Amino acid sequence: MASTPFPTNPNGGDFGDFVDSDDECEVETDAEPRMRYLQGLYCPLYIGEVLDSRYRIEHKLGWGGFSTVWLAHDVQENKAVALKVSVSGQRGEYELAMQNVIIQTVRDTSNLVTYQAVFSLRGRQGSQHTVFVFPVRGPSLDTICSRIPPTFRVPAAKHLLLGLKNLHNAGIVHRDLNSGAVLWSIDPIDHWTTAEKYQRLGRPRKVPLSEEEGIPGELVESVRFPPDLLRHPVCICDFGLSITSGTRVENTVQLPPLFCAPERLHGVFPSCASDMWSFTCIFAKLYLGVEAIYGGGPSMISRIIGMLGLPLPEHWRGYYGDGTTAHDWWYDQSGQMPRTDILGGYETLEHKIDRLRPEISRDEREHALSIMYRGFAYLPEQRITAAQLLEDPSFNALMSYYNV
Ligand SMILES: Nc1ncnc2c1ncn2[C@@H]1O[C@H](COP(=O)(O)OP(=O)(O)OP(=O)(O)O)[C@@H](O)[C@H]1O
Repeated sequence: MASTPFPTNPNGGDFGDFVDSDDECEVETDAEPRMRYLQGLYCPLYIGEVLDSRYRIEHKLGWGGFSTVWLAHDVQENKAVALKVSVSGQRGEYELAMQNVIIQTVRDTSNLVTYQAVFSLRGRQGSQHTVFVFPVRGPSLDTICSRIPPTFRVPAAKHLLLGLKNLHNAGIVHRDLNSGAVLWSIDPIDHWTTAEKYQRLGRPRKVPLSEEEGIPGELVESVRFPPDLLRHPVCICDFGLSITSGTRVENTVQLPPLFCAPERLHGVFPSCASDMWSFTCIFAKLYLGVEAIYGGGPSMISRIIGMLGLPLPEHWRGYYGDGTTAHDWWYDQSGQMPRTDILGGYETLEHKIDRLRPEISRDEREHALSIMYRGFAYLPEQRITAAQLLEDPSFNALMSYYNV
């Protein structure tokens, strides 16, 4: 499939603004790393380019390690779409295969972002890229969580859990669940003109790519969704690493490790239960407004133990990372845990709730703690499942405080 030649300006259209050299740095900080164009991974594209003879790129929605995602206007159906342009290589094909499994086996996909169409795009340097056409969603929970009130944030946990339950019922493990893979809904923007999109979402600010990076092509700052555009429900996206339950994988760790279940850091394969640890991290973020677990490496594990006040299972000893960076005291079952000299600086879950949600009632606090402790159970076989949590009295009581 070919794209139209550069520059595309059929009706004297508005394609955003090239920033001057003073502001280039801001665009480059927000956008995907240029290096990955040089390496031939990302597909160089530009605002105004028409893909597959029908999708006119209008703005940038976001990017990840394996794609750039663009806001486009489908001129055939006269609607807005999101185009996820995968990096070159097998990654896009794998995601397509997984999307097909989901579409065929998950009974209710209403809380999952599944594709409407797909096509293959030839990059400027001859590489092949899978392009998914998705419905346009809002920003991820990653970008906007702290700026919206708990009354709007917390109900999102229920929709996320419903999506996860449906995925797990079909025997599919997301494997990369994190707050960047959960998107808010937005009011439909199909009827917005390009000018209205730029007015509400910000004008595209961009920097041209160089010849070595792939011209014609642009680095573009992502849209900024105004909070008043956000709607429920949230939906789970990015099935690029998903597996069917029981699949053995080469690397068990989830990266970045912020949402990674502790057993995966000890060599255990990803599972529906490890998705539930990730879910609990997101639940805590929705509930508290900030991450309950942060950082990475050994200090993150120490912080988890300090937060929960429990040592890791003894039989995990010797399986962390390369085996040399683990602390012995993580697995100390002697009842001395937590050792205040080491853990005194770490904040317990109870303190976090009291500090970040001082306004809630005692009952609500107990329900929130009960949910988090069962989602943060170390042993995957003891961790609450999505189906169980949806039926759980504490979860339902907590949701009722938020009119869900
Ligand atoms: N349908 C959509 N509507 C709006 N924005 C989207 C949509 N799909 C993706 N995005 C945006 O693009 C970002 C990257 O998407 P996604 O996580 O699917 O990419 P990825 O390259 O597979 O990422 P990762 O490195 O996390 O695996 C999302 O966090 C979101 O901001």
